[in-house]
Order: sequence, then structure tokens, then C-alpha cells
Amino acid sequence: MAVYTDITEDDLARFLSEYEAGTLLSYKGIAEGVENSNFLLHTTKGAFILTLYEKRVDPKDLPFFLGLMHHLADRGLNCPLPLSRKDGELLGELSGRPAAMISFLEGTWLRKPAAKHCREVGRALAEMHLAGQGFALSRKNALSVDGWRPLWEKSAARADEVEPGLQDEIAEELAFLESHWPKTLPHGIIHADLFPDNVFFIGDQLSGLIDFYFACNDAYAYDVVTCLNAWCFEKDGSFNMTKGMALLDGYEQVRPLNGAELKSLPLLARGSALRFFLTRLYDWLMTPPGALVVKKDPLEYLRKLRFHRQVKSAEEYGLVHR
Ligand SMILES: Nc1ncnc2c1ncn2[C@@H]1O[C@H](COP(=O)(O)OP(=O)(O)OP(=O)(O)O)[C@@H](O)[C@H]1O
Ligand SMILES: N[C@@H](CCO)C(=O)O
Repeated sequence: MAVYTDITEDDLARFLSEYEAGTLLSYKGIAEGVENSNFLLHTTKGAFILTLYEKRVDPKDLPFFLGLMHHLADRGLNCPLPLSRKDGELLGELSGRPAAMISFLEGTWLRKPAAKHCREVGRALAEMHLAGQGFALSRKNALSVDGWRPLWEKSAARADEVEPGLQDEIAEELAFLESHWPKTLPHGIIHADLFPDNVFFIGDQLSGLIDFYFACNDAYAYDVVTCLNAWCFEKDGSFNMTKGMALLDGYEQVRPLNGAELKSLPLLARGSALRFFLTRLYDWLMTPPGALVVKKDPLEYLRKLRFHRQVKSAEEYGLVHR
């Protein structure tokens, strides 16, 4: 689930009256997602998503996220749009949280993506990278290499509860990545969380990208490896090279990767696996029993990290030289 904050019908009707979005017919909480509270609303003017931003989102970042969706949509990317209120603001407040009304994007996310879908995702990711150019605001990636150690320190002492030996393994990995992390790769706006649940399809056609709440400025290739991790591994933990090939090919049809980016892929993939391992580990250890949120398995990302440690070149991900 993700409904951390409850709303009352009266408060919601009052909130809606700030918009030209019709009057409320029905609303319900959306169980998916882990970061924010989301509701599906039906009004006399159609369907909308209402998002209440929860504690992991810094309110200072909201103009960046909401402005970015407008910037990308203006450049032709299919993504939801935050609605303006009658006073021109994109953000309001509901039940004590910052809140926004977002246009409803048709489609559903794929539980079992195939190689053809990975190609579409690669293409859409590269289109997003190009469309993000020229966006006036910027945001540092709080969950890149500088952010990993503080996050790790919150869980390190209890890491061996999850798997014996983890504390030493991750300490070594972190030290290695901190000293080898590439700093000069082509960079710009990245999505930073383009997992299957954030990509909608209608049939086999990609209908749009959602959830820009980790978007930030970072290396484009880092976004590529986050997708390789999220889309190209099978449930048994094996890497599917056909999917990797499709994803990289789709990406390169729109934005070819340069030599430095290709060379860095295995290292970046380790870093991205560590980032998702660390946030999952923190949630795994800290979420109180009984909380209405589905915790994600940190060990899935530990296995991916270990796989990438053995990879020597981008060819092992399916890269085909043109
Ligand atoms: N604009 C939209 N149109 C249609 N459905 C949406 C839209 N935005 C969100 N949803 C629905 O709400 C769910 C949760 O949204 P989202 O992924 O943004 O939440 P989150 O809490 O930020 O999640 P995450 O764990 O991915 O960070 C989505 O899986 C989707 O079902
Ligand atoms: N996509 C993330 C959760 C939301 O950021 C994960 O799978 O760990």
C-alpha cells in the first residue's frame, strides 16, 4: 500500500474547490507504491490522481518535480501533468501534507515484461534524457555515492541479521565504489527510479512514465543501469542478456552511449544495485511490524550487485557494436 495519510470527504471537497477539476464523484486509496499516499479520484470532469507527499519527499524539492513533469510533457514525453489551482499554484495542502492533483495516465504496468518491452523502455528513457535538456531547475541526487555511507551507517550494525557477513561485504563494496566512482560522464536530468511499476503500457505500446519523485541531475548512464537492474533480471536472479540487448539497443537508437559511458556500465550497475539495496535494507530493518506497506527484499539487490562485480565489459549486458 501507500496510503499513509487518511483524508475526509469534506476536506477533499474543499481541496478540490481550489481547482477547476469538477466535483467529486468517488475516491479510493491506491495500494501500490511505497513513498507517497495516492488516491484515485473520479469527478464530473474525469479521473485524477491525488498525491499527498510523505516524509521522504522534501517539500523544497516539489517545485522541481512538478515543474519537470510540465517541462517533459511540453517536449512531447508522455507523463502525467500536475493541474494548476485557480490561483495558479501547482501545490496545495490536504490533511496537513503538501498535495497535488495529477492527470490520470491510461495504461497498466507489466508484471512480466518481455524483451520487446525492454526495448521500449530503453527508447523512452533516452527520450526523457533528451527532453530534460534545458530544464531550468536542478536537483542533486541525494541517493548517489555521497549519500550511501550515511544511509549505510543507519543499518550497518544490524545488517548481519539479514545475512551473516553482510556488514563486512557492504563496507568493502562501499569503500571501493567511493574511490572509483566516475565523476565526468555526460549528465543531465535522470528519472532515477524507472522500475516496471513506473512505466505504463497499453497492450505492447508504452503509454507513459510516472513517478518523477526521485528525478535529479546525474549521469545518464546511471539511469541506464538502474533500468538494466530493474528490467533485465529474472525471478531466479539470472541476468537475461536478450532483455539487456533490447534495452541498450532501444536506448542507443535515440541516444548512443559514448566510450566512457560504456566502460563505466559495470561499475555504475554495482552502485545502482547498492543504492536500492541500501534503501530496501533500511526499510526492511526499520519498518514497524504491522505497517501497511509491502517491504521490498534487499537481498534481491545484493545478488544483482554480486553479479555486476563479475562483469568485465558492457558486452556481457548484451551490448552489440554497430
Ligand atoms: N498519473 C497517474 N495515472 C494513473 N495511475 C497513477 C498515476 N500516478 C500514480 N498512479 C498509480 O498509483 C500507483 C503509485 O504511484 P507512484 O508509483 O507514483 O507512488 P509512489 O508511492 O511514489 O511509489 P514508488 O514506490 O514507485 O516510489 C501507481 O502504481 C499507479 O497505479
Ligand atoms: N523502486 C524502488 C522503490 C521505490 O523507490 C525499489 O524497488 O526499491
